[in-house]
Amino acid sequence: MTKPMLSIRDLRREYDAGSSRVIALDGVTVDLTAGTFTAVMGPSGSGKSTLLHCAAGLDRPTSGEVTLDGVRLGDLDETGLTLLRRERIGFVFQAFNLISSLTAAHNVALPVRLAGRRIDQAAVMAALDEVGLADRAQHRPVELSGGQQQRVAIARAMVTRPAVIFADEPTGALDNQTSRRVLELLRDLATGRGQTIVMVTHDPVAAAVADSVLLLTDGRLVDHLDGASAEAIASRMARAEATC
Ligand SMILES: Nc1ncnc2c1ncn2[C@@H]1O[C@H](COP(=O)(O)OP(=O)(O)OP(=O)(O)O)[C@@H](O)[C@H]1O
Repeated sequence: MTKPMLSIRDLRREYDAGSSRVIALDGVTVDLTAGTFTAVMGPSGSGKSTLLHCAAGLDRPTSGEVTLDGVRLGDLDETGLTLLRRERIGFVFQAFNLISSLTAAHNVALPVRLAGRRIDQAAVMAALDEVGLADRAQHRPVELSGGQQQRVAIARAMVTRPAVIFADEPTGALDNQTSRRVLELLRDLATGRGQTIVMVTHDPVAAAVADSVLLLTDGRLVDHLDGASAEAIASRMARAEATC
């Protein structure tokens, strides 16, 4: 059997909230194979962002284990986690998170610079070309539309060729047509390049582009849908929300 690219074992994350404890994740176990595109869904407060943050080494679980590309995150100190994030993980956020004073090309090159590596201009341009923005390389974010900014963010997440890309509501701020373009790009990264994509979304249409959907409720993984249609996902979500 092939080893999973991302293995999550009995993940639990509790938060102190005054006198009580909030259980954000309550024993989540899942394996994701390399080259797959997975959507994470669930009602508000069900633990989607917490799962993404723990899986990406941005947050430490209370207990349980995450293994990414063969590395046990729990074995790493903060420096080790930072290096792992720089070298093996890409991030795409709803708010794009581009640096406003930098051109598109400089934004894309940023992870390479942060990793202290030589910037390969050809690789930066190839990433921009892949997202259809080669002619916008010298533009700053303010000169780009929301969809174009998100495509720059995807080019930035691709440029180090990370094993796993985590996307938190990447289409949340985009219109339908632009969303479709961004989702197609993520789809191509999984299918064409074998990268593993994990995307949090509230949108069943976006989730239907993924290979499978993980459904969280109250910090628990309650369903795993494979190849479901947007309608099937929407109706499963409605049931999950009704039981909250
Ligand atoms: N830093 C924190 N301190 C205390 N409680 C937290 C903290 N972060 C998250 N929580 C709680 O953990 C639970 C899960 O939160 P999380 O943000 O993972 O949910 P979500 O599914 O991503 O929600 P949404 O769809 O609304 O973004 C919620 O009850 C939330 O209030």
